[in-house]
Amino acid sequence: MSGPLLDIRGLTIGIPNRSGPPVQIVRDLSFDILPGEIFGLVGESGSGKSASALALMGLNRRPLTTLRGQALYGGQDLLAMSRRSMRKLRGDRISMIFQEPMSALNPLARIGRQIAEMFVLHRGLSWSEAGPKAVEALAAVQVPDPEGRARAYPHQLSGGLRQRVMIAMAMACGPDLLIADEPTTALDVTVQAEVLRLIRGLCERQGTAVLLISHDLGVIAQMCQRVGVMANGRLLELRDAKALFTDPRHPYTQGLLAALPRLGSRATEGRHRLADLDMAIDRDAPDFAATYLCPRGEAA
Ligand SMILES: Nc1ncnc2c1ncn2[C@@H]1O[C@H](COP(=O)(O)OP(=O)(O)OP(=O)(O)O)[C@@H](O)[C@H]1O
Repeated sequence: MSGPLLDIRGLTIGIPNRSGPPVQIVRDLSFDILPGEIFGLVGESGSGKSASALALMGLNRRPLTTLRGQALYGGQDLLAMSRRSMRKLRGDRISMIFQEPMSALNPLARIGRQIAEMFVLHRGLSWSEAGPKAVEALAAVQVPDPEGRARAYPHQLSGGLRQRVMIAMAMACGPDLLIADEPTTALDVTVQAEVLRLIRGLCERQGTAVLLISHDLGVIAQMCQRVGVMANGRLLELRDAKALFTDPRHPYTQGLLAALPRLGSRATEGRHRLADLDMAIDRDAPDFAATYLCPRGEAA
């Protein structure tokens, strides 16, 4: 495929307001995602990252409404698509994982059945054909004892394993785009590094592009080729990751980076072990990631 995989132009999201124009919470957001790239969207809480991702998937949280914009995917505008076409695309060509896997998993259904359902719905397999594929999908996300785990219910798994199950579901059909919204924010830092490495490895193998949403600049630095910085519903800066981290242009981005603890400064000496661990797990991460890796919650 030549050109962008997804081309978002002027996405504007708002809350309808009876006594005046809608209150805009995302304004004129434009960026594109290239086939196979990991594109990061970073910004502090409330900047509009999740609302934008959900709008792309046709899943606005009430009362949010898409007011304007286009999101061109293979010549089709996702924002103008019928619900039926969108349902076909979701989970198949474009899939999504969230911070909290329980919100996507059915607590009453066995793990294997939930993954198998992806193959039944999107690939037309019978349940008996889909069962073994679900076990394979669990093995691909490095869930130990995949056959046993396929028979388990979500509450019987740890948070890290549940996140792997959600990744298995999201990647089951080899999507073109994975939208990962704070996929590791709820996990402890060692599990976080493993899950990020897993997402990157699977997506590289399957040629899947990723829209990675995070407030954590360390995660973004480690994973992404290009990055957009959002604040107050606007995209302030869009750059190659290396350029953004070494030479931020927008004062807001400069402030975000300046507020981060850097390796080598006295305040961060105690964190060397953590960063060493991350780098050991992820040796091919860009060098600049080492400078900005910091534990979750310590970013500005
Ligand atoms: N359902 C809703 N109703 C009203 N306002 C909402 C709704 N969902 C989000 N907002 C508002 O829209 C803005 C953007 O929220 P959004 O969840 O996209 O931010 P975010 O950057 O993803 O931050 P976080 O990581 O905390 O979710 C915020 O001001 C939020 O309060």
